[in-house]
Amino acid sequence: MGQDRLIKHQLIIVRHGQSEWNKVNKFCGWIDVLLTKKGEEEARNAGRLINKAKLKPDLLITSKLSRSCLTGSIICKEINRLYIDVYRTWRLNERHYGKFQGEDKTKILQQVGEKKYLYYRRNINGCPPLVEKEEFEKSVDDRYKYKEDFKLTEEKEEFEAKEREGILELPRGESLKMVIERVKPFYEKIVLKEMKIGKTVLIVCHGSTVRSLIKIISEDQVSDEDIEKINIPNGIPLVYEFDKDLNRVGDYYYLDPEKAIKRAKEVERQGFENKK
Ligand SMILES: O=C(O)[C@@H](CO)OP(=O)(O)O
Repeated sequence: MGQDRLIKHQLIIVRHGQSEWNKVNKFCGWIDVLLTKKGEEEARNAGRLINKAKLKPDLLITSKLSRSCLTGSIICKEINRLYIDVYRTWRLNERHYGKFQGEDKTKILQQVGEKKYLYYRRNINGCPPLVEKEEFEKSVDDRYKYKEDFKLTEEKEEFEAKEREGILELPRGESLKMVIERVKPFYEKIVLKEMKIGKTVLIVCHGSTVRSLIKIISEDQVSDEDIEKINIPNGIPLVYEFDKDLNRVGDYYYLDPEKAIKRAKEVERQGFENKK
């Protein structure tokens, strides 16, 4: 049977448009910067690509960070679906970049050397130096105190029990492996559940959480070594397709493959471009 007759569900995933700190070559993580004008245009273009592919999202899912929320709204405006439900979760926040947040990428590259720089940015176990606990407590925005409307009821009890015991900590720096661990429960208990009831889900998140979703959805097709080589372009939607039983059909594809390859290369080269 032809693959296209198998397809019953589509999941659209896109990284936010260019942020203010993407533009100035800074590590961003959980710092809540906005989109540049270019990033807003990239978001509109993502909407045009979704329209052109005749995809009709029924649910928008974003992180708690403004750059993903803004990109999601601009896309939904572009595709005339501003009315669809929105679910926002800290679990899709960008990887927390620890002490590197706010630092210039080229400066860190020169400080730690190319091998370590690549390890921190893309190795599944690469974790930046952690922000000091006291410093972190002062800076963390209360949006991240797990105040999401728990659809995972058992999770609510779990979190509240841990919080009471004071053992629940927000990340102070993360590896991709740690991000995968916080994204996976959300994907399995919310995203798959919404798709199972027939919704086309649009997820707008961040470079590391798109990579986490690729690792989770592609399973053993994408090894730890493979994921190291995957960089995610801003604002170009990728699509996963599934059969009626939510078995993945084929690999993901970008709605503008050529531009995706070009922009992913630019992401990979960040920090090296203006290395003196
Ligand atoms: O700064 C960040 O949070 C991320 C994504 O912008 O950077 P990198 O692509 O280097 O992981």
